[in-house]
Amino acid sequence: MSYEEGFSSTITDWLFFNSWWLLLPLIMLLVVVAFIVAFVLLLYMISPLISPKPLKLNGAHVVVTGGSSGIGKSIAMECYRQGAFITLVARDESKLVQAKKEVEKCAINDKQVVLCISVDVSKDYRQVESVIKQCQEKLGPVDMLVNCAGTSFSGKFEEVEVERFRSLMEVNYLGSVYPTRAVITTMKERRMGRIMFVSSQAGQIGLFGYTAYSPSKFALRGLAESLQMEMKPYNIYVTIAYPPDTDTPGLAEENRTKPLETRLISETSGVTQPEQVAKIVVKDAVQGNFNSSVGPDGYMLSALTCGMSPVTSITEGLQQIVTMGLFRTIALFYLGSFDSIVRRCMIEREQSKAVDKRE
Ligand SMILES: NC(=O)C1=CN([C@@H]2O[C@H](COP(=O)(O)OP(=O)(O)OC[C@H]3O[C@@H](n4cnc5c(N)ncnc54)[C@H](OP(=O)(O)O)[C@@H]3O)[C@@H](O)[C@H]2O)C=CC1
Ligand SMILES: CCCCCCCCCCCCCCCC(=O)[C@@H](N)CO
Repeated sequence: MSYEEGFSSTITDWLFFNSWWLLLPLIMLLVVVAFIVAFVLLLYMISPLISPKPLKLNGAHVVVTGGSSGIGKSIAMECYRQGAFITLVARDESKLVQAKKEVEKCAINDKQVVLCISVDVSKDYRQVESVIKQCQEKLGPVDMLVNCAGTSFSGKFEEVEVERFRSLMEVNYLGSVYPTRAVITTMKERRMGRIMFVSSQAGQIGLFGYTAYSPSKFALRGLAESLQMEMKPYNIYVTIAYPPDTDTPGLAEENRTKPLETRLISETSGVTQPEQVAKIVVKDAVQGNFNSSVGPDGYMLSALTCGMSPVTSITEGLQQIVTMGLFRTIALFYLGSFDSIVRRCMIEREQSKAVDKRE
């Protein structure tokens, strides 16, 4: 064997061996692509199974907690415009009567009825159960429950009274558990229904100033996901809505104590009108979509934070798969800018304190 022969066979061996390794990433890529194609095909095959039949609002009985003001009132009006019978639930009777008049103006036929019930949804379960029973006797079984009663508070963690952490959890979380608990048995028996929870964009991300509020809205996500898994075989669909800042009396009240940081960060996704929020969330609930978001930031936040939440359409699932990495990249920039807002506010405060001391 000559020197050259030995050399060239070593080279061929070397190439053969190494080109194998070089091909590995390509093979892996092919396998991944094959998996994605198979997955997409599978999704299309099961699509009729995961898209629920839309609910007919015409003639349906819709209960709206927090229906006397803001987003809840707009939701009631939106449903009324589609022919629903409405029960408004809130505490203040005069606000209820006023809201009833406004909702009645949206009637599309003369059979429609608006019922008002004054109750605190967060205190005594028995009371909530009994008012739900009353309204079912008058307007028939509840087809859709909208849990919109809630309240917000913003402030720095150490400045929020300890009591506030409990009260927000009570109103926003337990105030959604109780009415849901009161309607669910009948819905299961009838094998139909819709439950909506009104969370918030602050129920998808924790922000400066929302240490008391955010957890009460995050809690609704856990409730909604667990409940949906239990209820799906009974043809009951759960929707969780994540509105941005919305122009309501509730927001005006919240703004009175809002730290500058919270205001600047929230401005990112702007202020929406309650009518617009109502249109979107009602449509999603009727279609049985689990997730309901408002605006482009809302869309990105929902795709980014979808986690293990149920998927209600093929396009939704595909969009999440495709956009997640991109949205995380965008989110990192947002997070950076939020941190710099917080830092700038702190520096400015310290500077103005120093000036005050000198004077
Ligand atoms: N506005 C916003 O920027 C956003 C609001 N949200 C959420 O949307 C929901 C509605 O907000 P918004 O429209 O601004 O609020 P409003 O303050 O304008 O309305 C709140 C409604 O809930 C009722 N309510 C409050 N507490 C109770 C209770 N314990 N029992 C029964 N009813 C109650 C109120 O009536 P009464 O006081 O007479 O009981 C009122 O009808 C809230 O859950 C809020 O967290 C989410 C994202 C953004
Ligand atoms: C890809 C990533 C996109 C990230 C976008 C982030 C936008 C953050 C804005 C958060 C706004 C919080 C509003 C809370 C509203 C609320 O619940 C209270 N006003 C209730 O009164």
